[in-house]
Amino acid sequence: MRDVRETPMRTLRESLKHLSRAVDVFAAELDQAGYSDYSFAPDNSPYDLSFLSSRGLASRGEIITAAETIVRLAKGPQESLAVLSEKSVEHGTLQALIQMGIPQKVPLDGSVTYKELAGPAQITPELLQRLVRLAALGGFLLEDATGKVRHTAMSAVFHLDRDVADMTHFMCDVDMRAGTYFYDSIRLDPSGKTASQGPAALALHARDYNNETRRTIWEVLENDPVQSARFHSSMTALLASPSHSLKHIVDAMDWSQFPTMVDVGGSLGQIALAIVEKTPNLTIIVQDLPDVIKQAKASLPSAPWVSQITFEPHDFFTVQQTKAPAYLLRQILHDWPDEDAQRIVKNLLPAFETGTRLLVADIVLPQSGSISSHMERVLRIYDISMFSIFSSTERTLEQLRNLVEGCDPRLQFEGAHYPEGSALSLVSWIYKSE
Ligand SMILES: C[S@@+](CC[C@H](N)C(=O)[O-])C[C@H]1O[C@@H](n2cnc3c(N)ncnc32)[C@H](O)[C@@H]1O
Repeated sequence: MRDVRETPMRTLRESLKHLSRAVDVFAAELDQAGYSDYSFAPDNSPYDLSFLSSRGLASRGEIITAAETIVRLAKGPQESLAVLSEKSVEHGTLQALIQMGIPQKVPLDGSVTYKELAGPAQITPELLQRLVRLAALGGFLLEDATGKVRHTAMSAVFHLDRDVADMTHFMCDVDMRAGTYFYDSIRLDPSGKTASQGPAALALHARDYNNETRRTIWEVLENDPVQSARFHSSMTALLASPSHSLKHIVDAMDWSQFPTMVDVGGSLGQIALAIVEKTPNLTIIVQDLPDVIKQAKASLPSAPWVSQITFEPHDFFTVQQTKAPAYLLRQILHDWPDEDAQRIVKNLLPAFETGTRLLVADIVLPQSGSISSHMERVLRIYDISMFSIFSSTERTLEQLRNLVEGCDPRLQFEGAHYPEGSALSLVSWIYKSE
């Protein structure tokens, strides 16, 4: 177990010592990568931090935890609560700038006046300037010496990465709005398991949330192609974060042991593409809802290993028709409360025979205090996001095993693999029919 003094309860001086040691490791890796002047000034920043070694990543987690502890201690207990108001003001500011499309309207390598930006965004130049000046203090956009607006490395991402831009829009439209409906949702459903009464469902129908026709997030996505495209771009964007990097799943097992595999709910095929690129003998059948499969086919890259992938529309709440020696459910079961998650597993079983593998890649919640504070916080934030958006949950290994093995005793637990630095674990079962 982690010593409680090691993390949020550390003293100011202890936190500073941890911070200083972690900064040395982190900075040495940045130096090696050619970023000795690392800052958010556009030329001083790498695009992402995926080059960090596992030691570098651990030091990054330590920096975040120590720095946040220091900030809390510097504010004091009473003022630390004022953060509720401060964060909502800062988040509201970023949300408004993003939803008005301001980052895309600022040229990547130039500057623009407030007046030029304000007209098309339908805001007065004065209010826009107030918003930008606050956002700039958090590293998002900046006002240069001539009073014009320019990019920082963080705001420039809107020009450089369409997937991250889409993900950020999705967060502004769904996650951030849902975050203010936790209490209302709990009043309606104390278990947090009813999607039509979940925070996201309430937020998306804010004006009329007692109305029985309220839709779940999945129904919203089914009927809104823009949000659906943004949701799937978010899945791609997430893969750039060290905790969700594709290398974790690619290296998690020897995929060449299977000639074929079905990636159930495989989105645009992002995971399948990464696995087949490193596994020339493997064919992956990516299944998802019909509209997603259309989107996936339209967005395929031109790489030789694309021929190892086929796409198939399939609703995972119906019986699986495609036979294969392995089925992957990556970030699927965590989207659904237990009863629905069991329906998904049970619908696979008619296709299973002795030796078939069920592979579940999901967050496995740790015992409190058993892993680094930083990683535990990442996992617990995902857990509460699952409540917020899907009225579902991340699970402990025991909960996941009870869920899967409760579907059919012939599903026998094989093991759980926790790749270092990965938020997701890979848990496997083998089907033994006699
Ligand atoms: C959280 S995403 C995970 C995507 C991908 N497996 C990954 O790990 O990035 C959930 C996926 O389930 C798909 N999905 C939702 N409902 C479905 C259904 N009834 N049948 C098949 N796929 C569905 C969504 O379209 C989405 O691609």
